[in-house]
Amino acid sequence: MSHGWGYGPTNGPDTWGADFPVANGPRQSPINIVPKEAQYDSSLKALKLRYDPSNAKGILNNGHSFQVDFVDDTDSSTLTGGPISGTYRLKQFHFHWGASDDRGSEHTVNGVKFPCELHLVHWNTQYPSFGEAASQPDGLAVVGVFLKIGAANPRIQKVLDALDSIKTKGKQTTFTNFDAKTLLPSSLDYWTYDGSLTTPPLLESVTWIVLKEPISVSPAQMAKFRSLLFTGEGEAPCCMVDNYRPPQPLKGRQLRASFK
Ligand SMILES: CNS(=O)(=O)c1c(F)c(F)c(SCCO)c(F)c1F
Ligand SMILES: [Zn+2]
Repeated sequence: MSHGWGYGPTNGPDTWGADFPVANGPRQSPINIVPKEAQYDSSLKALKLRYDPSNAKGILNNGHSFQVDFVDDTDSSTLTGGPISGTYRLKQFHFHWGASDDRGSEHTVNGVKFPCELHLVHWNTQYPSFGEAASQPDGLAVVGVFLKIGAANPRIQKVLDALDSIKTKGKQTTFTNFDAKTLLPSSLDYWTYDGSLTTPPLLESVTWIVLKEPISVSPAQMAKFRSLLFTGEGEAPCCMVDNYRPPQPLKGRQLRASFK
């Protein structure tokens, strides 16, 4: 029986193309961001993120990362402006991280890896559902935020405190009254490009919006991320670390910047 995709030596990113041929497509993510090669675009609008804390509903260990899920049946938590047109609803956020502080982010900047990267996933309400939107070229918009080692970040602590309850694959618990906007840095300057999901099915449906300014995370907080397991209860434990896809070929795509 073929085992599912993952990040190990036998099911990691280099093997995904066998089951998901789009892995070698023209607009795959992540990418290495080279700021000097980004084109400043004065027509890019400011990001407008309006999140309602009461939309937070749960936190889940999905066996690849953990995600905080939001109620998305109304336009109460949305992304507008920026490079997108129309209204995109917040569906969930999750992270990617490394086994040590020298790696973990999916996007890199001038080849530099950050220890962690946050993804806030939104879907285009032009389509009837997330699932429908995920198969459309303009269906999703993911805001990426780098985390760099520094002072403990009080704004991620509530998320980290919930991880003890979802240590193993499939575990979930309620997670309410959380304002995802508090996870954002003070500057909303961003790079943007057309890309994909960074996990199978690697659908080429994501407008990427990667913020220039990182937020901080302490070494102790990084240890909390690394306390999770890829594996389910009762299985031989495998630490949830290095759950990132490496940068993919740009293949002629344009990278734009909202700032000079
Ligand atoms: C951007 N990061 S990603 O590709 O890893 C990613 C992810 F992990 C998700 F879980 C979801 S939502 C799937 C249904 O919940 C998503 F849209 C993504 F783009
Ligand atoms: Zn992600």
